Amino acid sequence: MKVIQTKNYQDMSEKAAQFILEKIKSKPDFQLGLATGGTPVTTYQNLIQDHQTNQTSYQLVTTFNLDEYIGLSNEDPNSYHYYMNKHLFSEIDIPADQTFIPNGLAEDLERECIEYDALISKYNGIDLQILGLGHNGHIGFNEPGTPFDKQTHIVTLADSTVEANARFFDSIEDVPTQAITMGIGSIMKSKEILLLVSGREKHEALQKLLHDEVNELFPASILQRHKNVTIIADEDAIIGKDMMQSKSAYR
Ligand SMILES: N[C@@H]1[C@@H](O)[C@H](O)[C@@H](COP(=O)(O)O)O[C@@H]1O
Repeated sequence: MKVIQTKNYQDMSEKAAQFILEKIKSKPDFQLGLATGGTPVTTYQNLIQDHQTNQTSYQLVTTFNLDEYIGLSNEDPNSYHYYMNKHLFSEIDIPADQTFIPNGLAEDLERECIEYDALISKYNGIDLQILGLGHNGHIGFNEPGTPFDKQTHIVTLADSTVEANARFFDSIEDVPTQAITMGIGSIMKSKEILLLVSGREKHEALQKLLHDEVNELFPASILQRHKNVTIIADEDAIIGKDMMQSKSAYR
């Protein structure tokens, strides 16, 4: 795994956007795996800025999101559909029918999972998957204990994940308790992975990812076994400086 240390969150976001842009420029029909959460928001802002300044085109790019809550409509401000439209899709020239996110309102959710994996395969897999890191080591919504060979599946969120994500909702009771997520098996099939980590509060998780033995109780540890992973992490996440950092919803 290659680790790139940046000064701060802004710097991490700029480097991440540059990293993604280089790939898209070298392969215009790029299959890009996307993540949500607070961490990639400014990376997406940088992609938008570049699109406005340099007209980088997404006409041939296809995107696949990692996960979606079960039970939220696409218009719900807390759904990942809404998040992606707001933070990226509505501001670049990507055709709507080339952006894929699991449907958390599908009548047959099991079938939705199978079809999502089939769709990714139909597009010959993901060229670059962007990931964030949960405090408990989750990637996508793969919580501790998830078997490494799982493909896209339905999960019940860990209490700690519900608590961590409650900051985006009016109250913790509003946080859905279930989600559809690409499995570790699906994520590991990506040709390349870019993991973004920011902030003191992610320091312990990043240390475990880098140094613990690979184990299902810390899902992100599996990344040690992927051949092409780059981690862009800020100083706070790498060094774990003893400082309080406030983090507002979606920055
Ligand atoms: N399902 C998402 C993940 O895709 C995200 O990467 C992670 C970290 O989120 P954040 O970047 O807000 O810390 O947790 C969420 O629950």
